[in-house]
Amino acid sequence: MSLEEMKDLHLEEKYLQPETKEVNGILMTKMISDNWDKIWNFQAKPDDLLIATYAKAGTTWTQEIVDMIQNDGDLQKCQRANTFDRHPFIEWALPPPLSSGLDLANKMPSPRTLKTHLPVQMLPPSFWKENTKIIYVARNAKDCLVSYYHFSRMNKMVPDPGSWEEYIETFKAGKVLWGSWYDHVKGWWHAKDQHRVLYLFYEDMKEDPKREIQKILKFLEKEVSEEVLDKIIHHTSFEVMKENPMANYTTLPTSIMDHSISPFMRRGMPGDWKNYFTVAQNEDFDKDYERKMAGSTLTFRTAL
Ligand SMILES: Nc1ncnc2c1ncn2[C@@H]1O[C@H](COP(=O)(O)OS(=O)(=O)O)[C@@H](OP(=O)(O)O)[C@H]1O
Repeated sequence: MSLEEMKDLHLEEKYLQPETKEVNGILMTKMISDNWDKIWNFQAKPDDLLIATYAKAGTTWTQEIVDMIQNDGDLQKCQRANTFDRHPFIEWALPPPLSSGLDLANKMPSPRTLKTHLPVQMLPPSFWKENTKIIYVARNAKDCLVSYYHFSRMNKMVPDPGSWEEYIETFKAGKVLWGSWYDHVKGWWHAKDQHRVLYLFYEDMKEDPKREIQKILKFLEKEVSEEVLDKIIHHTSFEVMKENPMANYTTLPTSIMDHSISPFMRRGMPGDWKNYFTVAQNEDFDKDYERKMAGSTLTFRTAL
């Protein structure tokens, strides 16, 4: 769809604040649930690259880094389309005239870079069979929660979050789209040892983007000059991406994403949760967190 057409797009009411339905115990939109057989049977290819994340963990950021690497730092090429058209979001099912992730992916020539928020047990099995490379990005729970809360207020294609107090409980219970944060990060953490998964952390990317981009380069078996590397670091900084219409979701009509409620590129800072959690909410969250993460070797540097 052209950018002009996109501006005039009006989705039918029924697709805004959508109905939800569980698939294998995980909350999804009804459209994803209705299309689940097709999604589960998606055919991955050995030269695909999959970017997998829990929602709001740094997906778009990683997409931009990967695209810049794949295009040797050519800015113009990376401006060819919106992130969501450059990298099909495999399970995201939408009504026409919008393109669903599967349609986009099936039309796209190889090598493809794809996006998913699916928990590991729900990844279409062809990804494992084809031994596709996967970059997983994890972000600490509280910042994910804060980001997801604001996103759910501004994005009319996901359920309304309710009040801040209500949302903390909804998140802890995993009753948000794509399910429990705790199960998601742990599930993928476990999978990384058995498959070609590069497991990255949002907080590490923020601390030292150069070091983390170099990890991605190694994983993709790519090399770039020092000059291109600097260009990638600059172009994928929060400040630059916030102003990039091909990455900041501002090309969508406000009836779908209303950036005046909260911008998609909102804060981009680890530890922003401290501006939202009360002392009591924080203590309560931490107790629950310890229980849910007990026994896992996975730790987050700024989680607690
Ligand atoms: N370049 C860069 N640097 C740092 N942080 C960045 C960057 N790009 C996006 N972001 C922040 O990532 C959050 C959005 O996450 P996702 O892209 O995973 O969202 S989505 O699940 O794909 O909708 C959202 O986080 P919050 O600001 O905390 O809400 C974005 O601001």
